[in-house]
Amino acid sequence: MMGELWGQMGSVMATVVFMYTIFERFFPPTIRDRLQAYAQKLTNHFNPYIQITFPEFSGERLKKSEAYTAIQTYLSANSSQRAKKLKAEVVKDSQTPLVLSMDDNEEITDEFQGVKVWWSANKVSSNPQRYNPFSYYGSSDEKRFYKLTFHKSYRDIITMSYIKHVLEEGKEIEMSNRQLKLYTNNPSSGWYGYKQSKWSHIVFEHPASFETLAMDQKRKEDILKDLVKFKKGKDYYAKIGKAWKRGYLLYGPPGTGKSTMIAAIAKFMNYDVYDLELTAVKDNNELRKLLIETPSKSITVIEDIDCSLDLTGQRKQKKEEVESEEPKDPMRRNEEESSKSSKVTLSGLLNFIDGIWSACGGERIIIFTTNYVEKLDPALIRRGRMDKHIEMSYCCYDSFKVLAKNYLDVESHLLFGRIGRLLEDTEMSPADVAENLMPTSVDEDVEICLEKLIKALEKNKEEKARKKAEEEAQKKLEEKEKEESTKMKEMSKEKTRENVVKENGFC
Ligand SMILES: Nc1ncnc2c1ncn2[C@@H]1O[C@H](COP(=O)(O)OP(=O)(O)OP(=O)(O)O)[C@@H](O)[C@H]1O
Ligand SMILES: [Mg+2]
Repeated sequence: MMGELWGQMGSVMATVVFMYTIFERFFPPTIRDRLQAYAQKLTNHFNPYIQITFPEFSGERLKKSEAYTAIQTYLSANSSQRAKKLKAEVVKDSQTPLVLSMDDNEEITDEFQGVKVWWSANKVSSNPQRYNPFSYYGSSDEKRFYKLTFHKSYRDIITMSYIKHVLEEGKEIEMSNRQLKLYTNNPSSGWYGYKQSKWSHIVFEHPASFETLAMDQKRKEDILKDLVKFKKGKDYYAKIGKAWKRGYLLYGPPGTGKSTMIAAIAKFMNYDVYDLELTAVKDNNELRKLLIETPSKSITVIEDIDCSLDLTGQRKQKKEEVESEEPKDPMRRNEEESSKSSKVTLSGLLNFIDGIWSACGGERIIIFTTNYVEKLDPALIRRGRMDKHIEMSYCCYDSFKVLAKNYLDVESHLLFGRIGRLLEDTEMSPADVAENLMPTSVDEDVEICLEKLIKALEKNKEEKARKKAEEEAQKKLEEKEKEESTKMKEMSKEKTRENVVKENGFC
């Protein structure tokens, strides 16, 4: 029986091949094309399945299609395990060095809202014989594409929801897999020429995160909630008619974790950081050009905004007054000197934060940091521009506990109580506390490090008390001087009056 069946099948196939050869040989191309079109129509009529193809390269300039990449990522993450033939590729800028995706001519299934669909990876060679030395995409003109097949009764679900879901999820996975980058602006003299760009970058591998960030627990949770709300706020921002961006002002003394917080935010949000060095920006026009090049899902940072540039003439004057009083850090002086050639103005900066350009792309965060919040122009930091003002303060007990966990791997100790009490009376930055907690040799155990911190805190407390006493003495001295000067003035007035009386000879 089986032998007979195979025999019949063999003869049917031989007939089909024979007919096809006759068709290819004796029919002119125009008739052949027309017949093929009719045959296609006929099969379409009876075939209940719809196919959609997604080519790898699209558009006139043969740009790699974003949809193709998103589908590849989606399928790699969701269904590639089911494929029998896999292809391993090194993907640039990804955290996972090797990405597995299904190989050419493989097919896998996926399910969405109970609907089954088929995905296949395909490759066609338009002219395999022709060698094209100039082809960037391969020696023979190979074209890759994904083919999605589904039953025609699910057309609406697939075209309206499923494809959107695949693309969105693919992009989301791409974003979470990629390596974060830290960008900094190039001086405008290097903006032109082959491959020059306004920003240059390195891979951003800062070890800080919100878990290791030392600050008051409640305030930390507040910030996290704020960030989550922002991330999920696309529809909300659209509803209220506001650009989808948020400004944070981080202020506080040196070493309290402002820069660390920026790294933690970048990691939490999975956004690239654009560290804008304002002193290298020539004018407002350049500032706008730089801004246009920052994409969505990014954090633009201006550190030490108070010394990046003189925003108003008035402030410059004030600064010069302060300068004459106290000696300047040479690094800061350098920055200020170079800022004199920068013509970025306050209005340019305000335009940068909330002008019409800043709304492009959406989902952006702008962060300013400063050690002296009181020096900033109120227009710059008013709510709406800098939506959230975050004070990074001296080390509190909550912060100490995080640092002790980070540096010594301890969550409680007999000495913690004493340290907690000392922290209430001292002003020590988390950076200084961390420095004291860090073991400097293998012999230093937890207790030695905590004792080291206690000593430093006691010294800090004494210094604080000494400073306070000095300040009070100075205040008293000033008051006394003031009193004496008023007394002298009054005495001299009295004397003048007496002289007048004497000269005029009457009272
Ligand atoms: N809140 C903190 N949590 C964890 N580590 C911190 C914190 N603050 C400071 N540190 C530690 O101290 C170092 C310096 O902190 P950071 O650079 O973030 O301070 P900053 O506030 O930006 O200072 P500056 O005002 O001088 O720029 C960090 O590398 C980090 O190790
Ligand atoms: Mg800093």
